[in-house]
Amino acid sequence: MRLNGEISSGEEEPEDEKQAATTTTSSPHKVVVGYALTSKKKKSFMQPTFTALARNKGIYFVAVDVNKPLPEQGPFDIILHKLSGEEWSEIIEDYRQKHPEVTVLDPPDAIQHLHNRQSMLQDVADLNLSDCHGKVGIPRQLVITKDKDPSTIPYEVTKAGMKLPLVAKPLVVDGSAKSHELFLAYDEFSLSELEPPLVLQEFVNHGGLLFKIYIVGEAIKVVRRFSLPNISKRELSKVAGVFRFPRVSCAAASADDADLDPNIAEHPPWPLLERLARELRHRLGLRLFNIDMIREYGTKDVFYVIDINYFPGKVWENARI
Ligand SMILES: Nc1ncnc2c1ncn2[C@@H]1O[C@H](COP(=O)(O)OP(=O)(O)OP(=O)(O)O)[C@@H](O)[C@H]1O
Ligand SMILES: O=P(O)(O)O[C@H]1[C@H](OP(=O)(O)O)[C@@H](OP(=O)(O)O)[C@@H](O)[C@@H](O)[C@@H]1OP(=O)(O)O
Ligand SMILES: [Mg+2]
Ligand SMILES: [Mg+2]
Repeated sequence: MRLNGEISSGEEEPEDEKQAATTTTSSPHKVVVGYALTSKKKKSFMQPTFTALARNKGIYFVAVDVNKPLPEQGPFDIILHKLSGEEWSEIIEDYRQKHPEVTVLDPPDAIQHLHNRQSMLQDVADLNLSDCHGKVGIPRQLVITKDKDPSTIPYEVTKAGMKLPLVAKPLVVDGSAKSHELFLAYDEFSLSELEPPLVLQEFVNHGGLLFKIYIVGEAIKVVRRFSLPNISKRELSKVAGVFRFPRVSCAAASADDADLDPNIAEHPPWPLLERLARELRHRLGLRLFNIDMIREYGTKDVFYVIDINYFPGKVWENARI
């Protein structure tokens, strides 16, 4: 671990950052983490309780100044980043190449893979986890590219044999509110109201409960969140249209303490999660992500991964540091 010399950090330095900048290499256990985050992420992630806990363990967080050349800052042991844009990706990739001694969480190409709702689930689809204390797959999905005339969507859906209802999701996930604007479609004709590029995913009944599986390096943590309720055949036959729905499974929708039907609420089997996490960590080349997983209603061990997010939420609440 290195901690020598000045560390130039952006903006106003909090106390612990000043301390990190002036401490010398007396302890071999000090770790300097340069962070480059959106203001939203900084607010939710860099909370005093967290940075104090980290400091007690010899981990110092120092803000990267994105307006200054990265190689002139540091030295860092780790760079933790969640910023969008091609320019930032190039900066961080260049730095990664020139500073192999620094752990960059995570490589920009690997993160980019999660910025598209088709490519993000491809590795899960490629995995053959059918005999590992349960089955894990992805819902059937269809990509509607930007160049497609929306009026052709009903035909495309019928041609692909997609089963209604469908969840319509923006193809690109870039951290914007728009990329989280999702719709539930009860009939294929109403889908022509939506704007491509989109991913249309078959809705899987799952008893209104979702498992968020946080993966932080080797650590795995599962939490329960409320989700969309089942849609019955009767409801489907009576309702038509596309309906926008809010962020149903956000942090405020925790179901960890709820009194739920154990058939729905029982966590996915641990060996299955360990295998899935190990495979995805390896295939995606990421160390900081989460998987949204649902159990098909009425089954014990049929699971679907519906979403993967890079460096999600307050991931530190879910990991031991
Ligand atoms: N195929 C599906 N079947 C059933 N429910 C679904 C499906 N896809 C999404 N959902 C519901 O919609 C919610 C949002 O979907 P998804 O997680 O794909 O969106 P997101 O905007 O990427 O969310 P996040 O905030 O986790 O990034 C899920 O938490 C779940 O409740
Ligand atoms: O809104 P929160 O802080 O909770 O975190 C959300 C996070 O936003 P942030 O990284 O900008 O904070 C989202 O990232 P983007 O796709 O928008 O990049 C995504 O990962 C959600 O799944 C996280 O929600 P969680 O399900 O973990 O609670
Ligand atoms: Mg999700
Ligand atoms: Mg997501």
